[in-house]
Amino acid sequence: MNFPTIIFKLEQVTVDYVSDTSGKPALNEVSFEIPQGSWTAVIGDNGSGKSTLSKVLSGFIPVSGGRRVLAEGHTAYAVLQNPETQLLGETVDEELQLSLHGLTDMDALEKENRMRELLDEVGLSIPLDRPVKHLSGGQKQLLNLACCLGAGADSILFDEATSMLDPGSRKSVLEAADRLHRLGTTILWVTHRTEELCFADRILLLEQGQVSFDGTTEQFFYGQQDQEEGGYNPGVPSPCERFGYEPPYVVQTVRSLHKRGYMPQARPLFPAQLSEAVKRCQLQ
Ligand SMILES: Nc1ncnc2c1ncn2[C@@H]1O[C@H](COP(=O)(O)OP(=O)(O)OP(=O)(O)O)[C@@H](O)[C@H]1O
Repeated sequence: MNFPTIIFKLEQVTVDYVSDTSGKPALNEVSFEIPQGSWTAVIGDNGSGKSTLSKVLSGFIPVSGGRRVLAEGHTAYAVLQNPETQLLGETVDEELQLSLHGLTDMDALEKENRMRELLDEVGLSIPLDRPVKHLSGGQKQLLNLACCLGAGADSILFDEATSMLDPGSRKSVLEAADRLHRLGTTILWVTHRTEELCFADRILLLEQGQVSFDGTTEQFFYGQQDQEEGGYNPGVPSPCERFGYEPPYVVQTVRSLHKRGYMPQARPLFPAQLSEAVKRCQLQ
């Protein structure tokens, strides 16, 4: 059997902020493992502990109790919420050079080729001498992502990285993460938006510093499959509904079709999957 490598491991992690007078820890005995190559999304209401969890995973803050383990040879890389926070260079080229500074055996031409490759990998078609201040928010996030790759990241934490972006830029960042994930990059995606959860294979839901749901994306949106009937019981609220989140449009449509007895076994998350399911249903 092929056991995946565990990249991150949290064991009973608790975080208490000294200045927090609420008397409740921001994270309360949180435990989970992140296998290499997975895409885990974290969702939760304001104040549920998402940012604290991101900071613990990135190593920005210490834990008050428990243990955070990062697999040997791995470094935590993150794309943060505000596109400006991580950018130091004046031009795209300067920014990428900073991420490549460890590659001392590369000559100038090799570095330039590598920088163009990095931009290609994240789907950013811009000249290397473009001033950073002329980039859109979405382009800045893609540049941040390219820098993570340049520095050798094989796992990347996106901490609400699309929350300040317009829909088009949000799509570009998600698509870039999706492409990298298909090539083997481990993705941790912290978000408020349920439609962004569809790209993940696992959902962690935080409530008051604790993990209230840990399961697959299909389980989160459609609930548990009925063992005997094989379909989904549309009368039982899914975890997404139970925890008060609005499912994405595709899921809402299919839940409503389930209630009318159509496609009881279908669990599409994306429009293309929905149209495939409808096509199969018509052929039957
Ligand atoms: N630096 C801090 N000092 C004191 N308390 C903090 C600090 N940061 C977070 N907290 C508290 O910890 C709890 C969890 O906050 P956190 O920011 O991790 O939640 P969140 O889910 O990211 O919220 P949001 O979605 O609003 O960003 C909250 O009660 C918050 O007030």
